[in-house]
Amino acid sequence: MKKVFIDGETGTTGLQVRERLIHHPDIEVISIDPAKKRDVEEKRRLMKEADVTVLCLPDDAAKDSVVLAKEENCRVLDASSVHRVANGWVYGLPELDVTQRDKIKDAQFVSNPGCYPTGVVLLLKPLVEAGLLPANGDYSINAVSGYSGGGNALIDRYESDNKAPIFGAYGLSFNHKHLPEMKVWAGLSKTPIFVPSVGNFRQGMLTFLPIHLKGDTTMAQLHAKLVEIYANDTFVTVNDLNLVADNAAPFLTPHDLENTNQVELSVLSEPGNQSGILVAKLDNLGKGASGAAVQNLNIMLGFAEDIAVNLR
Ligand SMILES: NC(=O)C1=CN([C@@H]2O[C@H](COP(=O)(O)OP(=O)(O)OC[C@H]3O[C@@H](n4cnc5c(N)ncnc54)[C@H](OP(=O)(O)O)[C@@H]3O)[C@@H](O)[C@H]2O)C=CC1
Ligand SMILES: CC(=O)N[C@@H](CCC(=O)OP(=O)(O)O)C(=O)O
Repeated sequence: MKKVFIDGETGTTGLQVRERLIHHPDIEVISIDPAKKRDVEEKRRLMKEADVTVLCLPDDAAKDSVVLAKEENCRVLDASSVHRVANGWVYGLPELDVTQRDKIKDAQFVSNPGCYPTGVVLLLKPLVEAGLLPANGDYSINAVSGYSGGGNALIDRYESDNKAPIFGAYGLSFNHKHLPEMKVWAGLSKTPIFVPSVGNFRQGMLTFLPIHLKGDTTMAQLHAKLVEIYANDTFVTVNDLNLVADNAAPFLTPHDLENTNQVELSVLSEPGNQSGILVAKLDNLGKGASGAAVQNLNIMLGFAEDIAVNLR
């Protein structure tokens, strides 16, 4: 039995990691006394006892816990956004390429990806790498997330005071914290324009990437490459070209993947096959946070990567 300490166990991400691990046959969660959840020496003790510590903390608190982990030479999986492009950290997106799982398995420090970058990187990286899309292209990304993406503060706003907007775009000063991560791991030379938004639903996410092709490349080729790349991945599926697979069709909604660790990619082409959109659908708390965290824990600890990654 391996031991995992979740620092930030009572937060949105931490609770969902815990709920998943309760059903894990080979992992025992070691919990901090809630009255001591900010007690540094108690954290140190639990980190030393654990095989891996998962940080489900705000960014500044995550930095503090990493100082402790370094002092005690402990293994860490960080769900915050602090270390996603940092030296000495492995990016915890196992589907990034064929070498990534081994890197995660051997790493002391793994950074769990952000919810929006997960979709963007899975869509763009293989297409840029194959030369089907330009690395120096001008990309625009529009996305909508369930309000749980904003953690307890936004959940409270949506679920208790009734004053939250049904839909609202944000990130409008164009410096969202996910931009460096998207640029680095998708292999882009220019920072994309990114307009995230939040809607009045708890979980789910859609990310849209409009594409205008030049030369002979077609949307069908982009689709074929994504099908080839993810053919053997359990958690990434690619819909048939131009299929809007959703219970609410003809609408494409952020729903149907709640509480799973799945990502669904779509390529929707206009009739000329020269432009269209790439779309990623996922649960911001599933493959966008806690499901991905459990997948990474499984890899770090040498278990099959699909154990306990879903909540249903
Ligand atoms: N929600 C999401 O969809 C995603 C979140 N993340 C990341 O996960 C991390 C956690 O986010 P989220 O779960 O949404 O946030 P929440 O605000 O829901 O939870 C944060 C938790 O951390 C606790 N906390 C704060 N400071 C400390 C500390 N010094 N020591 C111990 N516990 C502390 C908070 O306790 P208290 O309430 O008492 O302050 C709270 O329980 C963030 O870095 C976020 O960026 C990543 C991907 C997606
Ligand atoms: C709706 C909402 O507020 N979403 C969060 C992102 C959630 C996420 O991916 O978390 P990280 O903070 O770990 O990157 C945001 O845009 O900041």
